[in-house]
Amino acid sequence: MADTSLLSRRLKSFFDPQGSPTLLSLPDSFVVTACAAIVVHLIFKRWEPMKLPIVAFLLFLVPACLSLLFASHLSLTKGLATAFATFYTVLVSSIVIYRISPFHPLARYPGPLAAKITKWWHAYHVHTGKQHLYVRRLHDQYGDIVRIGPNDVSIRDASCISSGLGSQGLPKGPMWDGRFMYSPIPAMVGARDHAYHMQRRRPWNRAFSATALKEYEPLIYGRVHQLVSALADRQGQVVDIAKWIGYFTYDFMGDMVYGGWTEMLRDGKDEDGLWDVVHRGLDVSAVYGEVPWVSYYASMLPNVGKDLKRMRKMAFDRAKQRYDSGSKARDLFYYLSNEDGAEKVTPPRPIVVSDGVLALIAGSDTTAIVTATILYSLLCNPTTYHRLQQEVDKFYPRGEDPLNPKHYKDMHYLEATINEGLRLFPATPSGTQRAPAPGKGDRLIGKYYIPEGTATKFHFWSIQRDPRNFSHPDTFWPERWLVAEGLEHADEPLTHNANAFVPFSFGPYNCVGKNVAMQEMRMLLCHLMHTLDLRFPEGYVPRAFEDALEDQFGFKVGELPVIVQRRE
Ligand code: HEM
Repeated sequence: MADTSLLSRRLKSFFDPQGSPTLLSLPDSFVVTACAAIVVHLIFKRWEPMKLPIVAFLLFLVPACLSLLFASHLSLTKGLATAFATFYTVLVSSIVIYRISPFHPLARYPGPLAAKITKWWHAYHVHTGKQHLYVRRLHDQYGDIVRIGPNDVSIRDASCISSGLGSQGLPKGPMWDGRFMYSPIPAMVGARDHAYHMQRRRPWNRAFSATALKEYEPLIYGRVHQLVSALADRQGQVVDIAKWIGYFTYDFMGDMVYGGWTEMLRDGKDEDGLWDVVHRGLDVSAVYGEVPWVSYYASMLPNVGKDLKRMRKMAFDRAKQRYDSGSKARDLFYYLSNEDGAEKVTPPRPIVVSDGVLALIAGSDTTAIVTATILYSLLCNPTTYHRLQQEVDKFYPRGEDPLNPKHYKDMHYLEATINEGLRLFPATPSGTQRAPAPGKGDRLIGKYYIPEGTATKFHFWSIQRDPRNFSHPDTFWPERWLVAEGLEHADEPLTHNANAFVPFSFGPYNCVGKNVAMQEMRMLLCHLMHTLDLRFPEGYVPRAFEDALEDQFGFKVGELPVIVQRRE
C-alpha cells in the first residue's frame, strides 16, 4: 500500500513537478480514455484481431497505460480502477449502441434485443439443446429473416435456398472455424475457401459414385443382418432401439471408412468408448460454432478439447493401422488416401485422418438419428406402420431376401416414409451456415440483402415445417409424397413445395453421403419390418422421445424403448 502511494507520488511529481497543472486535467483524462475505447472498438470491428498479443495490447495494455493519466490525480490503484472502468464502460456501450443502432448493417432485420447485442444469447439457446424450437418461434414472431446475433441472421424463406446454397451461393460460414477450433487442418466440411473445398471434395465424390456405392452394399447387408439378429435374440425384451441403430451405423461406417473398426453390435456395447467421446464433444462444439473466437482461445488451454484430442488420437491410430495393412477392399480410405491414384498429389496423412473422422461422425449419427425418428413416428402411427409392413411383405414374401435391393425403386411407400422422416426430423435441424466472404462485398439472397461477413443460417427445421411449404406441417403423413407424385389422391388440396425439402442441404457443399444413407435406411427398414414386430412397452409415453431430442447442430437422441417380437 505504502509502495503504491509512493509510486503514485512519484508519478504525480512526474506529471506535475512544480505543483503546476498536470499534463491532462481529470476531465480530459476521461475524454482521452473514452476516445481510446472507441478507437479500440473500431479496430475490432474493422479487423477482428484474434492474435493474443494484439488482443492483450488493445484490451489490457491500452487502459493500463491510460491509468497513468489518472494516477497523477488519484492514487495508482484508484487510477487503474478508474481507467479500466471508464475504458470498459465506454467500449461496451459503444459496441451495444452500435449493434442496436440504425447504422448497423443488419439494422433492417428484426430480432430479440438480447440477440442483437450479444451472440452469447444465442449460444445459450444452443447449449439448452432446444435451438431448433427457439429459432422456429423467432421466425413465427419476427418473420422469414431474423437477427439471431449481432452479425448473424436465420432465414426461413425457401425461395432463398437456391441463391444462398446453390452453385452461385454463399461460401461456408464462421461456425466451422469454431467447431474445428481453428485447426490448421480442418476436415473437408470445415474448409471455407471454395476452391480448396472443391479440391478436398474430389476424392469424396469418387468414393460416393454409383459404382463405389455398389461396393458398400455387401457391408450394409452384413451389418443390417447382424443388427436384426441381435434384436431378434432379445425377443420379448425391452431394448433401446435408438442405441442399437447407433451401434449399427458406427460399425458400418467403421467398415466403410477403414475396412473395419468398431464391433458394437457384436459386443452389445461401445467397448472402445468411441461413441461416448464423440457425443461428449457435441454440446461444446455446438457452442463453439456460435462463438468461434472462444474456441480459438480455448484451444490454447491444456485440458480443453480433450475429447476432441482423444477422438483424433483414436482415429489416428486406426488410420495408421489402415495405412500399414493397405487396402483389401475399396473403402473410403482407398479414395481419400489416393490409393486409386486419381490425384496428381497424394494428400498428406493428417488431412486423410481428419477426413476419416469426419466420415465417421457425419455418417453415423445422422443416419442413426433419422432412422430412429422414423421408427418413432411409425410406432406413434400404427396405420402407417402397418402400411409399410404390408408393402415390404408384398415385395418380399416369406422366403425372399428383403436385403436384396431389386424392388426398392418400386417401393413408393418406403421412400415416402423415409422422406417424411427426413422432413419432420432433419438430422441437422438448425440447418447449415454460410456467409458472404469478408472483403468480397454484400450479397442479395432472394429478396434479402446480406452484408459481407454476416453468418447466415438456413433453418431447415422451420423451412420443412412451414405450412406455406407443406400441408399439416407437424404431422407425420408419408402419403403426402405419394399425392405429390400423383400416385394417390387426397381429399383436400395439397401444399407440397419440393424445393423446401433440404435434409441433405443443397448445392456444392451438400451431403456427399446422401445415397449411402438412403440405401442404409431402405435396407434396415425393410429387414426390420420383414423380420420383427416392434411396439412401445406398456406405460411408455412416446412423446418423451421427442421431448428429449437435443439440437447440437446434429440431433442427439435419447432412449427409444421398444419390445421386440419375431414375426411368424
Ligand atoms: C440421413 C443421413 C444424413 C443426413 C440427413 C445428412 C445431412 C447432411 C447435411 C445437412 C450436411 C451439411 C451440408 C451443408 O453444409 O450444406 C451434410 C454434410 C456432409 N455429410 Fe451428410 N448426412 C447424412 C449422412 C451422411 C453419410 C452416411 C455420410 C458418409 C460419410 C455423410 C457425409 C457428409 C459429409 C462428408 C458432409 C460434408 C460435405 C461438404 O462439406 O462438402 N453424411 N450432411
